[in-house]
Amino acid sequence: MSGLSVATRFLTPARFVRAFSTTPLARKSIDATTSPSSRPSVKIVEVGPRDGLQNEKELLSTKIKVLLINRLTDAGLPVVESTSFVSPKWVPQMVDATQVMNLITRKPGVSYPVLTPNLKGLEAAIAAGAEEVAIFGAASESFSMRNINCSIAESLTRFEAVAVAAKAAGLRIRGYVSCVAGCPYEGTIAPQAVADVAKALLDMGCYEISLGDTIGVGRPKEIQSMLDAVARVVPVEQLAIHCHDTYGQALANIYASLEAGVRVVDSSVSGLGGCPYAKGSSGNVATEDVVYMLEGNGFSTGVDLDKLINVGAWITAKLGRENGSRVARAMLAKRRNQ
Ligand SMILES: CC(C)(COP(=O)([O-])OP(=O)([O-])OC[C@H]1O[C@@H](n2cnc3c(N)ncnc32)[C@H](O)[C@@H]1OP(=O)([O-])[O-])[C@@H](O)C(=O)NCCC(=O)NCCSC(=O)C[C@@](C)(O)CC(=O)[O-]
Repeated sequence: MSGLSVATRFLTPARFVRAFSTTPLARKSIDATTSPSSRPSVKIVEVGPRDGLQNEKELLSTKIKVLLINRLTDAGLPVVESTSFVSPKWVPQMVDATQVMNLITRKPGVSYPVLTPNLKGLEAAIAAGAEEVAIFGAASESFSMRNINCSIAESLTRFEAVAVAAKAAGLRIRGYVSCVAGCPYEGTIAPQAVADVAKALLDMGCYEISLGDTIGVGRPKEIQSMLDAVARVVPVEQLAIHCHDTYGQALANIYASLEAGVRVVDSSVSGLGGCPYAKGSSGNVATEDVVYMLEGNGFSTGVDLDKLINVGAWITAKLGRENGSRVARAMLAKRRNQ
């Protein structure tokens, strides 16, 4: 602290990000005093049942997965990514994708997207009644090979076929770009490489592109530079940010994304998660922490934090894991002391 100038010491987080921004995206003012009725909303895409569970070694019962999804929607989550129609040889935990989709209670107004890497996955997703699918590419060649066994160019050709068929069946399509701030195999990834894949997904008809810091190495200024490059080719209103918290940068990166105008945030209840094909990709940012930050900074999420904390406490107990949400841990301790 002593090395900082007086002016810097008194910067609020929002002003701090603005003061050090050199990039062209207009930073949006975030005012915590905005009245509740006029609060801008942020859509949270809950990825716990998919990204959160895909790396779990022990197979979780279908019943628990279904209960998890239902309880997350009861807590007010508007989008719950529910499962993946991928090869069970590659991701064994997602073997019951069809049963999960058949057994969940679908709430009106809630979306239940599922991952589909190819036409085989899409056909199974449609048969299971999916109304929204996600295609998932990467900005890194090595990660693409390890994750979906093909180059970026081949993946885009595959996704194009999936997108055409999905649109013909009346499905909405979301796109992912992984490794937007770094790759476990290649290191630094150029923002332009991210922008190129994001644009290709947009052109295929994705209504939203989620930018994944798969191994959580990005820092706010790097995330902003990446967003600047992507926002030149994809409207910022169609971007989502997907942070893993491996290096403890996730909330800062989400805040920087909000300042850049992003209003969709992916997160996972109690910070569950990690990609099996990204060494060092620990948990996603915890939904509880994101909700706490957003609601305290002038945004509305529609999520009931108390209910969400109960869901996180329940699923971590089922998995025998420590709760990865610092907010949940603090609030559960407070409850115990009351
Ligand atoms: C893409 C493939 C299938 C290519 O895998 P492949 O081995 O090249 O595929 P293939 O076409 O040669 O088929 C091999 C076998 O898989 C079967 N198969 C083929 N497709 C399917 C399917 N859809 N559903 C079920 N089975 C399938 C196919 O029928 C065949 O079965 P066999 O004849 O050997 O018995 C494979 O690499 C795969 O499934 N990868 C998925 C990996 C994955 O799910 N990773 C995690 C999600 S990405 C992520 O987490 C990042 C993200 C999105 O969260 C954002 C971020 O954090 O950055």
